Amino acid sequence: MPNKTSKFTDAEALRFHSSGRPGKLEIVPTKPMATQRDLSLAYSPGVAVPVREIAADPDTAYDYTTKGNLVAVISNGTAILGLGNLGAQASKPVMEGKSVLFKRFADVDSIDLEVDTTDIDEFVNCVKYLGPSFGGINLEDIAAPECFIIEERLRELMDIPVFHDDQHGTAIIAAAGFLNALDLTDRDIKKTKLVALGAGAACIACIELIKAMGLPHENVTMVDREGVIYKGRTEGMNQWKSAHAVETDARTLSEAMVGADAVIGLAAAGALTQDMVASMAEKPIIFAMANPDPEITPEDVRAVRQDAIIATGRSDYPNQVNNVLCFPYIFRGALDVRARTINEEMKIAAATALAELAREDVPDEVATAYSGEQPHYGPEYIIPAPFDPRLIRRIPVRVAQAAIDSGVARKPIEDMEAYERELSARLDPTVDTLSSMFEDLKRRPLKRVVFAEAEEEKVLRAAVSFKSAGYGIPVLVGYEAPIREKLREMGVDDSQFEICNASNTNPSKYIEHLYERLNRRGFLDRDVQRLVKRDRNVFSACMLATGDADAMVTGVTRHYWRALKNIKRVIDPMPGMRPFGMTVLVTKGRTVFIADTTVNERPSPEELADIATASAFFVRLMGHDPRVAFLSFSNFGNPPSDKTKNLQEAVRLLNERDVDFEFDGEMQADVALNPSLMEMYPFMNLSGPANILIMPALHSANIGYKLLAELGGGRVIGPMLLGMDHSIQIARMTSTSSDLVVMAGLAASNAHILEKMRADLAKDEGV
Ligand SMILES: NC(=O)C1=CN([C@@H]2O[C@H](COP(=O)(O)OP(=O)(O)OC[C@H]3O[C@@H](n4cnc5c(N)ncnc54)[C@H](OP(=O)(O)O)[C@@H]3O)[C@@H](O)[C@H]2O)C=CC1
Ligand SMILES: CC(=O)C(=O)O
Ligand SMILES: [Mg+2]
Repeated sequence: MPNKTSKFTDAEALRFHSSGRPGKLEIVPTKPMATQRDLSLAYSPGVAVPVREIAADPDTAYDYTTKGNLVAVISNGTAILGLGNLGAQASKPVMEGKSVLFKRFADVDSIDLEVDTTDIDEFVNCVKYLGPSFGGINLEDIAAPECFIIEERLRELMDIPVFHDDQHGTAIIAAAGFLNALDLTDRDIKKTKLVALGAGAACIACIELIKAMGLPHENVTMVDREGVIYKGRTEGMNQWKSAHAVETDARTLSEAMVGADAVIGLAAAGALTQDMVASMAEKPIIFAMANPDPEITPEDVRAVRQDAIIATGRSDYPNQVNNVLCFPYIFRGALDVRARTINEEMKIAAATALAELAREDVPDEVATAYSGEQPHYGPEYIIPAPFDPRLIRRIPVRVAQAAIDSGVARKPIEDMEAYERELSARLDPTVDTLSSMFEDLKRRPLKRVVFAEAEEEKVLRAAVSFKSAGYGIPVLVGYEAPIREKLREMGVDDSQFEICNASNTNPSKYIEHLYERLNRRGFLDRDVQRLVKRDRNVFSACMLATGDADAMVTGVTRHYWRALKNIKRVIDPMPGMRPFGMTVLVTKGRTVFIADTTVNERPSPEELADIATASAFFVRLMGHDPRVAFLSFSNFGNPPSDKTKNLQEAVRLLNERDVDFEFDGEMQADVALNPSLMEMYPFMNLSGPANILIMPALHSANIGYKLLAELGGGRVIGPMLLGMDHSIQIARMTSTSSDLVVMAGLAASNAHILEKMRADLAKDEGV
């Protein structure tokens, strides 16, 4: 079924999954495999040593193998989201998705396993025998009632945590949100009337947890496809449903909803109607958690109930009550103490920690995760958002402590404060910052971003994704007819896109602007006309210069320098700034910024100092403490060479300028990055490995980052063009459409930064 409410097309979702290496996961080695010696340690004969150790003491598997950080996400595909029983193979995208979320949010390694059987014994046997490989088992999307039996049996059989996410992950997060919703509507849990819509894995577990927290049994009316589960009903029953049957005259969902304080929907799309929510008590609590489409949309609720607190399982509405807020963190805590199981104490610890976190003030440094807004505990913010970086610091600590206190931890943590610090370091701030940047773009006034090479298919795809994700308004520069045709071929409504070129847009304003700038640089009016009409970068830059657009992305059809040369004809550097290129390299546990990778061929000492200062400013915006190293082939004058004088002079200039960031040089790249080599220079003014590498010249910078891009294994972002008076990004010719979306995002985000810098400047000048 096409997803009516989503902000992407089906084709985009398919392309996302098929592009590059199909699927969403790969496995990378953690040890070098370069030499014969590496091989003989990793494999035979060296590997025999840990084998014997583990045979003698099985617990040492946590020390010598991946077990301690590895969780299997296992499904048979009998209840894939709310899509029903579509089989084991079809569940793989969801299971891969869960695995990447484990990694993204809690640095838990995870692999998906799809088991093709609906037979309980076969399934249990299969999982049981896989136990030695993993530190935990996350069961997913297995239909009720089989899931209850499967989980119970596996928990008895296995000595590692077995956790059915749809039951307990969902219950924990729903309970946390529900407690806060009760608090915000001044309700007493003992007097609250709740409709439980659904009687499957998720709903039954939620209701059990909420009842354990104090909601009286008789206050809950559970409803499945047959209607109300009342005492004495015989059709479509099982022992788990019977446990929730109540004495009631209500037989249908509509009847049960009249006067109810709350409804928790874990059933299917569209199961609730506007009439039903209209009939609820004042300030109703409506959790419509079915995926991918809720039981009722927030828009439909709002149309009839302005006083409701609404939550869904989706990320595109406020109050996302989804088990993604739970499973990464509960397993993180459980793995870190090598827990034998995940027990009630650990679940309650996670639920309370989540509920409490939402009630706290959101500190400034976390506000970026909420698009710069500081949400306050209230009807639109009953639960933290998945990108909140406090989750990784807070939830596992509480879970680990509960495991220790309840006696299921094999390896208790002694220093909880040190553990909390370790947890923060698990997430990469650049990845976080990019996520926050994109969230931020969605909430602020949308910027008009020119895609200067819109006939290129990958550019057009990027523009479509950029628009449908809500990051900004793409303005497509290029020939109208072929662009419209390509858009239609992609299944996109082309009328939603603005297409500009010299024949459908009156270019006289642009020609005037450019002639004004170039007439004393040897350009005649007709030369300028030709430039504006024939060069897409000149045309696009003119749009920025005259206020017709806010930012631009180009670069896939022209060489960088040619594109930049023409753009510089139209746009100047920002006053007091020098244009330069900065490339970001994100590798495991480390982000490094390299400058100048694109503009200044042999920067002077002043230019080097300026590039370092501007880089430090930008890197701070990306959430890092800047530590600048000026790189060379020598370390602090050894060997002596005239070639390093510029770098030493740049360091002297920065000392004179008394800047507010750490810097030093000149030094070799390994000294800048390797803490043990740094120790050889105890006088060095860097408190840790450098994260900004200022290169001595363009050739080393460009060669360096391209080597890293091709061989390094990390993700390369950019180069970003900084220091121009308007926000322009020139992408690499080899960029993919997802690289181009990132570049467009950076361009839009820089447009906001430039706007703020200009406003601050105007304020200062006014004073
Ligand atoms: N937001 C979140 O974090 C989560 C959301 N979910 C969502 O919850 C839903 C259920 O998942 P799960 O419990 O695993 O699935 P199950 O198959 O185990 O249970 C589904 C239940 O919903 C009932 N149901 C289905 N359609 C209707 C309807 N129109 N009216 C009343 N009852 C209905 C079924 O009734 P019957 O028993 O009669 O067949 C069954 O009891 C899915 O949409 C899933 O995506 C699940 C986990 C987490
Ligand atoms: C979120 C989830 O696990 C589900 O919808 O099944
Ligand atoms: Mg699920």
